[in-house]
Amino acid sequence: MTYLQSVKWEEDALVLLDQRLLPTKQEYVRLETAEAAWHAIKDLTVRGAPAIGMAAAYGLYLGIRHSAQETFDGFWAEMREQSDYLNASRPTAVNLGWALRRMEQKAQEEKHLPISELKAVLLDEAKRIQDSDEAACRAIGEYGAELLQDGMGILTHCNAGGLATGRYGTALSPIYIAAEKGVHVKVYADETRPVLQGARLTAYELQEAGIDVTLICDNMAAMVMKNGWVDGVIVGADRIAANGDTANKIGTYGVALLAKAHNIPFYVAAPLSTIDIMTPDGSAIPIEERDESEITIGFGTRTAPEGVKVYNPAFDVTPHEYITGIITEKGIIRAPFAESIHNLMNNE
Ligand SMILES: CSC[C@H]1O[C@H](OP(=O)(O)O)[C@H](O)[C@@H]1O
Repeated sequence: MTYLQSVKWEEDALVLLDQRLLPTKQEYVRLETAEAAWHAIKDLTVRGAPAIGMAAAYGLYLGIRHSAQETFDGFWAEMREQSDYLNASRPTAVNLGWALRRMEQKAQEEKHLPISELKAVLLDEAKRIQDSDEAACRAIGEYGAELLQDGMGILTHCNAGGLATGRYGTALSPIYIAAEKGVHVKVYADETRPVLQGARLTAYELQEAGIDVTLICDNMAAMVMKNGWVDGVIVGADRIAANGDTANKIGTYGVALLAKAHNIPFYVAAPLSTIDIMTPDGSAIPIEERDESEITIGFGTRTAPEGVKVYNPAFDVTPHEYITGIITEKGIIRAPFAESIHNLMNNE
């Protein structure tokens, strides 16, 4: 199973897979400045919470690698400016801020170094962020695969696979790992309007991996559940609040309501870097609203009247009461989520 990485570092640039992926088109984008990384995150060239964090970390390095500052104070001021700039690219995925804070923490820890050496340390930290994410994805897959049995039907929403982060991704990692162990599930992939990450990315990568995948429109999820074809739901996450409320791609909350109504287990798969204990509950999670053209002129074809009012939130929040468990690299968190998350994060 080979995957194009969402994010790659090469000596002189950050190389990203262009995620505006259609099955006939797949290309890399080379970025050489923090501004280019900002645009890649904003326009979804790189997308998926952990991959956004990686791109921000590498983007911050791109922003300071040519700094002429000779003192740490001067270098730190430049670094903070670039970090704040990158942090403003997308508000919901907590991994973005988590990765930037980790880079800043490393700079403070190594402030005694000559600036030239400090720059090398920061590049290494960005690589460590990428490596740790890929290891987390594999561990999520191992824990999640224990939930799966041969022939099960699993519904997914959006893309949280190897084209979103790491090699296996998060929500798709249990499916890949189970397949490696000879346990084969049937995936029903929501196409995920308006940007179609499910159709363009999830269906694409599962088909590439030889996993049984059926593409459905988002409004068909209730029918496939009612037909008895779905034994479980696994989705990714962009931010998990301290009480377990989870922000994920728009439409996830509706899938969770449907799963509850059909008594189907609903799991979230995410690394610990997606848990934000500083956010007490889902009401405090900022929800990104994106351009109306994603709905009215999807992929270049106008499907709505000029000037029509549009509401285009990119995420919604699923209350923890609708979540069966959160699959992390340290195991599966279950209710009572506030207590479970507190215990897990305090043992980290
Ligand atoms: C591991 S991907 C997590 C999460 O990010 C995606 O959002 P976007 O495509 O806008 O970056 C989606 O919500 C995934 O579930």
